[in-house]
Amino acid sequence: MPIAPEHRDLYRAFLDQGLDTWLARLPDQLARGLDRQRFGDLPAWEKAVAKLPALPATRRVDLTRDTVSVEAELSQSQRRQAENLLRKLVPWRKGPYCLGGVHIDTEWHSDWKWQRVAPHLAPLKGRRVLDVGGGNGYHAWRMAGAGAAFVLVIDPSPRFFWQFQAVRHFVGDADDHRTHFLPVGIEEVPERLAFFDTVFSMGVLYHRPSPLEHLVQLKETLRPGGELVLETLVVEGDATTVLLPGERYAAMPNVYFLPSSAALCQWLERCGFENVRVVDEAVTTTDEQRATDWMTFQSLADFLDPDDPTRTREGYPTPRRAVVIADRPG
Ligand SMILES: Nc1ncnc2c1ncn2[C@@H]1O[C@H](C[S@+](CC[C@H]([NH3+])C(=O)[O-])CC(=O)[O-])[C@@H](O)[C@H]1O
Repeated sequence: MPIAPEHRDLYRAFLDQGLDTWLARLPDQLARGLDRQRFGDLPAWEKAVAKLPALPATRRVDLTRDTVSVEAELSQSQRRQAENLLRKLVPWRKGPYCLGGVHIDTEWHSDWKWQRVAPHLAPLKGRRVLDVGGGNGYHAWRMAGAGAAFVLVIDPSPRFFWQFQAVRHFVGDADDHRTHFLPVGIEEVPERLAFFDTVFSMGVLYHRPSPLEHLVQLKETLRPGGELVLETLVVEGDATTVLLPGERYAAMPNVYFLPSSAALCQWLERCGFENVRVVDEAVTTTDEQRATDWMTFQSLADFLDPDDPTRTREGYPTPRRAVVIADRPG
């Protein structure tokens, strides 16, 4: 995507901060990341996105509402073609989207998470934002919709990369040239970047075997005075409570530390953050995460104890998530 003239300085600043080294390594990272083909057919995803129908110049992009939507006049056959191609990228987990009249009812109501987070943020207008583990980019579009100057999603999932590119096809370059996606993990981000005004890590910390290292990595991506928005699974308890589940938690194999929100605040303080505050804590419901026509595999309801919905099927407390905001000292 071309760099808009008004963003050249921003990119130059970004490059000065060490991204040039990162970008030099990018072709190799892309090859590694995109070749991984974790759950499917990478060439088919790429081809599906390339075959999406050309859109008329007049379209209405709305990144400010619960459903990220692009209205465009498509013929019936174009719309059917778009739907068939978008379905080649299933499962769609994060959304909802409405693209050229095709409603994508995703596994997650990611809009509900955004509603819990958005009121507590330092206003995003004009800010440089990083969304670590940003999935297919749903929240990134909402961040752009809230006026961010530059939004970068990093996520190593090749499927999510192509879902993002599909949405990008509909949004177009003219309506938004601020939102970008690099298919890399947090471990690929250059050290001490100190670039972003706001960094989000939502749904990632509990997947990290070294959570404190993750917090320090996040801190180093922020400029002094920047804001971290952390959302993760927590358990009830005081500052000494942390759950390390066995092999699986709610059927997920790669879950490590689930602190109480009080313990999480202490971790953040120990890692050098200040002004640490819990702004939301809620049990995840089976209305928020559920199987749909666009994600037909098992979902949360299948991962809970059928006789006791307050427990996972492994006997742990049911998923509960906290949003914590903290500042990198100025
Ligand atoms: N090393 C890594 N570095 C960065 N991302 C990673 C890494 N490993 C996995 N991921 C990515 O982290 C995301 C976790 S989902 C949260 C999505 C969104 N943020 C949400 O809040 O809805 C979890 C959930 O469903 O809540 C996935 O997209 C992974 O590919």
